[in-house]
Amino acid sequence: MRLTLSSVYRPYSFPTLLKSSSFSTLCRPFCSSALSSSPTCVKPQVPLFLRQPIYSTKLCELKKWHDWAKGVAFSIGSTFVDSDNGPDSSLLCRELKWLMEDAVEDHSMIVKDDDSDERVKMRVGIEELYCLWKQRVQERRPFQYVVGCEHWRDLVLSVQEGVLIPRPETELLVDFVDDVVSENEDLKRGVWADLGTGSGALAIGIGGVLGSEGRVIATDLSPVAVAVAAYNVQRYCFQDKIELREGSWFEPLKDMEGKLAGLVSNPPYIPSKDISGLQAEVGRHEPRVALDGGTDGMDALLHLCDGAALMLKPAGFFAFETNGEQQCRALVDYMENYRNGSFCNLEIRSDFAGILRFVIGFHQ
Ligand SMILES: C[S@@+](CC[C@H](N)C(=O)[O-])C[C@H]1O[C@@H](n2cnc3c(N)ncnc32)[C@H](O)[C@@H]1O
Repeated sequence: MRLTLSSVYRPYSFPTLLKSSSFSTLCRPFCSSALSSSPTCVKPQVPLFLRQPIYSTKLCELKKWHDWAKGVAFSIGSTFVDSDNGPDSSLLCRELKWLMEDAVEDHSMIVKDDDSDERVKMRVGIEELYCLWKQRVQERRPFQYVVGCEHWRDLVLSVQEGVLIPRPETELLVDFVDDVVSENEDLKRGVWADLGTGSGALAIGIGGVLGSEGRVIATDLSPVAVAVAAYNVQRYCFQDKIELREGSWFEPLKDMEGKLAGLVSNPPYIPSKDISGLQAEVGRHEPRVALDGGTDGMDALLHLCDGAALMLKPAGFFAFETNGEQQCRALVDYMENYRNGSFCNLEIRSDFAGILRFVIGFHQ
């Protein structure tokens, strides 16, 4: 089976990149205060739109690059790209516009005459812009890695190689938590865990729907993910609410046995045999550790169920994302037959596309 764009990878889904000044003022230099232990030293990259505009480029040079990049976008399918269902010209033209918006301080300048000697301030040198566009088109580097960020719910999250780009369907996990905590003060005040946090998307989203006393512990095996999540946590000033711990699944949570109010995870769930058929942007560039769920894709999901039975307090809530209906049904079956009837109120929920995607429920 070839996993296509719509099943595992959504192209950039927002009409424009948000660069409000109020957002930029939230941004602070990275420091590791969100981390509970010192991780491997990984320096997160600053997203393009947050870099200083230190480059001065002639408008005619920028125009030349833009025309070249547009030409490349239109020659898609004949010159550069592979024959899988990758980006088409219209998507690339939209991405080109977004790249301009991020790279050029005043991108409205581009409509001016190109014989003008006027200069524009840019956040990246013109040579690097050529490189970035070639990487996008020739190497199928995801656009989000090119610009170093992804829009997710009301957040703009830093992402880079080594960290999964958060997907729109995962946003629903935060809604499920929001629904549950709005009816249960005890859960709203409790400690939640986001296992396999990646960019920290779920942890930050859930941090925003918990009460002032509620906390989130976010874990990941990948030091790059932990560093990038810490950067994002810092930018949204959630250091006091979200703690990052590096390690495998429940291993960094030994002190939380029977104490967690809630548990969410979007674990790796793609069957190993399907990895080679993934769209190039995903299979070639996103970390395998974030994708590969073992023979049937269920390795991490089953491990998470076992851990949920141990770590959740009575009436604690959990929500897991899966690959689709088959995995949802297998997971519910596993949990229904779990020893001592550990779980109750199990439900399968759909994503935005109507695909059965999530399993939610409570600890007994
Ligand atoms: C599908 S990604 C999800 C990332 C993020 N939660 C999101 O939704 O965008 C799965 C994450 O699980 C992490 N992971 C894989 N194996 C792990 C393990 N044994 N322990 C902890 N995290 C793990 C990966 O590094 C990756 O960040």
